[in-house]
Amino acid sequence: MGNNNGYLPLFETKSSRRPFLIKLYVLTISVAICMTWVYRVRYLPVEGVLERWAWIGMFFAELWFSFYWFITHLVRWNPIFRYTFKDRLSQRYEKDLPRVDVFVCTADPEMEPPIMVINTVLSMMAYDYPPEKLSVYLSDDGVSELTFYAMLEASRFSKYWLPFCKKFNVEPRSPEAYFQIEPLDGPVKTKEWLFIKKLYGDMKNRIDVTPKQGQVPEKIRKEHKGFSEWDFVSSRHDHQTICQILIDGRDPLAMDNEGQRLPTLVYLSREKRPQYPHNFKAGAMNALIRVSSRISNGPIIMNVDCDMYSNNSSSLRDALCFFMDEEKGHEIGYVQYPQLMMNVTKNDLYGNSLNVIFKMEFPGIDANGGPMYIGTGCFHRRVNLCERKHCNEHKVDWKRVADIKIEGNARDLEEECKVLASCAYEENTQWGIEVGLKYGYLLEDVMTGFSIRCRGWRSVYFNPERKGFLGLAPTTLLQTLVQQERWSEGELQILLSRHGPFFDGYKNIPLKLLLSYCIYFLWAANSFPTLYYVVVPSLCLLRGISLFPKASSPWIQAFAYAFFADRAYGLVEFLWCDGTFQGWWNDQRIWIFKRTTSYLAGFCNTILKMLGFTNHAFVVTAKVASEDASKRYEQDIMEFGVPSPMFNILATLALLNIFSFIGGIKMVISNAENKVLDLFTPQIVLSGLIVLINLPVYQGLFFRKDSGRIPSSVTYKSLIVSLLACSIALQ
Ligand SMILES: O=c1ccn([C@@H]2O[C@H](COP(=O)(O)OP(=O)(O)O[C@H]3O[C@H](CO)[C@@H](O)[C@H](O)[C@H]3O)[C@@H](O)[C@H]2O)c(=O)[nH]1
Ligand SMILES: [Mn+2]
Repeated sequence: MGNNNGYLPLFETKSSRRPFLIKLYVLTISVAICMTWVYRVRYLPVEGVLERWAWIGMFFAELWFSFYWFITHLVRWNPIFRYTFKDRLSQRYEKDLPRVDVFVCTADPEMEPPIMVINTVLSMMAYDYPPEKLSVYLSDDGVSELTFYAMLEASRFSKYWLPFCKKFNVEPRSPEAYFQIEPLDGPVKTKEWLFIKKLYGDMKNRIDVTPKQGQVPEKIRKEHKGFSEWDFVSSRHDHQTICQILIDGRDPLAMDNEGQRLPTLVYLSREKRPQYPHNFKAGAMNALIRVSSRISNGPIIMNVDCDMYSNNSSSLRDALCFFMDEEKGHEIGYVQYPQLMMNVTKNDLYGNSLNVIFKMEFPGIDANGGPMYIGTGCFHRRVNLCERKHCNEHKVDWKRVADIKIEGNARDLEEECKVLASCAYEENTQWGIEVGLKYGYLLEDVMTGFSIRCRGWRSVYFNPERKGFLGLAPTTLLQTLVQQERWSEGELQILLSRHGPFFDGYKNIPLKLLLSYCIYFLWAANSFPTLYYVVVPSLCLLRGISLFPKASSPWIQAFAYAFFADRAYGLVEFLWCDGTFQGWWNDQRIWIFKRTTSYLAGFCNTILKMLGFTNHAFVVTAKVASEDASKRYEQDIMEFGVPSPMFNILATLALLNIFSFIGGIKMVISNAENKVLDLFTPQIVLSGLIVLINLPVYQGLFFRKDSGRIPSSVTYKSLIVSLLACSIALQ
């Protein structure tokens, strides 16, 4: 450790090699895959146009899966892991720690309840960090009085909460999450615990009753002049900037109840006017970048979604170990934490845990050059976000940066910020193009990270033992599919964009890294091969076209091995990432669901938008569900409930496969000789597996009575379509 002149780094990187068994597995599967290609080419049917085309289609789908399989293993080949030395950081830099500005974004008080938002905010305020160097900003795109009120409550509660956290060194520091765990031991501690719990409970009650009253009560409104701003708000899409410094960290009077300083706390709702595009989260982030540059101007910016609380109070120090490392720090543009979820159930019905991605893929992407920026749990250098160029030689003088003072009193700063957050400010500037987060992309974060990488910075992935952040995953099937649609669409949009991999990317980013990113860029493109594989073999079964080698032929072994060994590998990996067997099975189901619905929609939308038919819009994911739906979520019962074209597709595919499966079995029974069985076993097995995985769909269609079942309109439509398809196949 350390180099020749005795210098001790602030972080270290360990690499791990893949075990021999896995290498062997990769090798054998590669062989099997190549054999399937040989088979497809050699045995291409000579008779029958339909047979030929169906066969060629199968071949293309399999080529696609092979390519995708290849890149997923390319990523996994050489993972690396990072470790920080926070004690060295504080030995060397405790006095010169830089200011850190934390950005929290919220957009809708109904989908993102204020109590959840302030829990996130409080957890950020409670970081183990000098308070005078910490500023927390909330951007409220919902311009909600209720959120503002909750922030006021939070600023008061923080005076008790912060000292409590520091005194007993508690984790996590989101009160809601913290009070789920056991009380502290010992009489004194228990007393304080109970006191603060009651304080939190009272505050929560006050915040939670306000929406039921429709508005913040007059009495409370009078207490703070900030509320008067809402007299001028005509609607969510048409209002002036509201900027309020709720706690000014520079103010010596801003103290907690034990006489310690408090971090700065700012509420911002940027101006919105119907004639100006607001650019969703990217617009909000850019307004925050400018406003914070006036109020605290921290050289490090951290960004989280409002549902992602800090689960580890030392994350700021961890991240700084990367940026401030004397040797490698100057190359690092951003530090990305995984987006882990607090609310996935044990068997993760909707496959939302992302554990495999963050445990298996991101360490490999880090080795190949660094992860993308995923919009939450990410630390940036400010220069990175607001300057165009990066100069690699430039090392930061942290001492000098730490000394810069901010002038002006809070009221004047607020006035200045109103201008900075106004709609007109960005007119005829490079904001959203060259400066700040990029506009016009569904995944502004990924695109921005990509362009930061193109400018020569490296990024780092950090996943410490104690998780840095925990967020909320969607809790219904439709929310999941819609989120996946946005993600897959956004990824494809970047792939095809003029600043994407084909244009800017390939010159500036190593090929290995580009291929690693392609796992995500190509999500949407998976839809067609997958659809083909769940539809065509089943229809061909009904029609009597065989698409695989006979069960008795040795070639079938190549197909079977490639398929089942790959699944088995996936299962082992899933269990390794703390999943359960049932969870893996659920994940397989969602794998098909996503590819046949979300990714299909994502693909079509991207193309339509490129041709100029529609515009991209950010559909905010709801963080709450109805009481019934939440109950079903806890019980792992799949939630359909509302009609949706996505459900039409799912139900149609499920019905189609059960029909062809029954048809296949019937064919075997009615045919005394074993010839049919020999010819069609692979296809019968395939549709049998699809039927098995779709059991919750049949339940939702025919056997459930609750409000989460599949609506009858969906049932009818999908019945008609699937029967029609089957009868055409049978002709
Ligand atoms: O106009 C908007 C829309 C959204 N948001 C905020 O953006 C965040 C992410 O929105 P959410 O609906 O939760 O989307 P997710 O799909 O959960 O978010 C993932 O994907 C997004 C890109 O699509 C990233 O920006 C997020 O960081 C990442 O967590 C939330 O805090 C929102 O409040 C805004 O501030 N303004
Ligand atoms: Mn989210």
